[in-house]
Amino acid sequence: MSTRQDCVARDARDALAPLRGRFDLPQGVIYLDGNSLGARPIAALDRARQVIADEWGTGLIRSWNTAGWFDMPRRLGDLLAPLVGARPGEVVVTDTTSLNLFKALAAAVHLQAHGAGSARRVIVTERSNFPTDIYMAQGLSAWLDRGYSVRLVDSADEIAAAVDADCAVLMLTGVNYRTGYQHDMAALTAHAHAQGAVTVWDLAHSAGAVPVDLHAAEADFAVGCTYKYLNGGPGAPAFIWVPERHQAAFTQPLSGWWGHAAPFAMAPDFAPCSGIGRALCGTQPMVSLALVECGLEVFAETTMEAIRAKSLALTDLFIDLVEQRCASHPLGLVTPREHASRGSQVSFTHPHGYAVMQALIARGVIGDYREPAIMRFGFTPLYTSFADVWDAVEILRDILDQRAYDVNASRGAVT
Ligand SMILES: Cc1ncc(COP(=O)(O)O)c(C=O)c1O
Ligand SMILES: Nc1ccccc1C(=O)C[C@H](N)C(=O)O
Repeated sequence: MSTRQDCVARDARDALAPLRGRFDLPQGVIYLDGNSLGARPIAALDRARQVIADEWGTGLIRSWNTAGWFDMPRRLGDLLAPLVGARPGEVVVTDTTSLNLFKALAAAVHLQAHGAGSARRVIVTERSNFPTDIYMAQGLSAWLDRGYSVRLVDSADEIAAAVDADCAVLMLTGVNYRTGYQHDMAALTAHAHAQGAVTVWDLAHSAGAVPVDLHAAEADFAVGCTYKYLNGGPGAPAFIWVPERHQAAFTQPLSGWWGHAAPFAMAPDFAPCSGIGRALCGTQPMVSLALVECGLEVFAETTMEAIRAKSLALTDLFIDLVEQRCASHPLGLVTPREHASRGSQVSFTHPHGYAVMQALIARGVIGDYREPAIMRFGFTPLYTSFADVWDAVEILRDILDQRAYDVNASRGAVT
């Protein structure tokens, strides 16, 4: 059985430990919610000051050219690309994940309808997917008004059968936001292709959390967040990946001027840009977009393999300690024990999950709560230590042993 000293010793041996110094985390906080909002890179404050004071304040309109503003979605996309197995010129950082899902789904439907099985009208996804993914698919289907519908499956085991001769698109989230279950992207993509369907992957809980190789998986389209594991900042623009092999056929209905081949030709007709630029729509929030680089540059100092090894060690330790030290309490593990099926979070149910989470937060252990009864703990190897895991479990044990939680705790808009 581990001790706190063992954890401290592991931290001393941990090659990633120094990277914690790249983040500003408040004293007395153990932050286990980087799967929802990543911590702040120290560099972000100076970068924000530079964008606001120098680039905006002094540079003014000139900064679209002189500060690289106009090219920033592409430049950041190229920096992000290696983290998900994409190539230069295949990713842009832009818009929100929801909007990028809409574009990717529209492109996938179009690609599929112009391929072999044009009569297919079903978008398959999971009922347990993050709601915005389902809502965007429902919204697009209704808007198309061509008989498209969304088919929701209830478990990962049912996906293969649901991708049948009617299925146009298989849209999945690589790591489930609630359970931390990780799909086998390569196997499901291969199955979808064998059935004649196109795939759209949401990497919100994968990018920066687990190694992803979009090309090896032969995926078709992907989107994801930068404000979670990539530490881009609250509401930071998301990303969309369109592999080179699909770019010529990639067509999406949000045909704004940033996706035009020559935006400043100011032509009255839309002509899409030839490459990944056609996934853009309109003007981006430059202050927010610029900060994404501060999160990405930390990843340049390590590898996703090193991050994954530590992530699994942290989540294994958390699961073991909770099961040993909180054994008398009604906690249920909903995250897979098998490494291959686990993302970088651990979720436990507790009948008073919301109240227990509020008590944890009050004592500086920040995780979050998702219906039904799920306490969610995100593990971010860039700034979470083994001693953090020990301390978080001790505080959880104490709260449970003392029943030091208020079952009538009032709920904020965000849980
Ligand atoms: C799987 C998944 N997709 C999308 C989103 C968010 O999309 P958006 O940034 O558009 O709110 C989240 C989290 O908010 C998510 O967990
Ligand atoms: N964007 C947010 C805004 C406010 C509160 C939470 C979020 C999240 O990102 C939630 C996250 N996607 C989740 O996995 O639950």
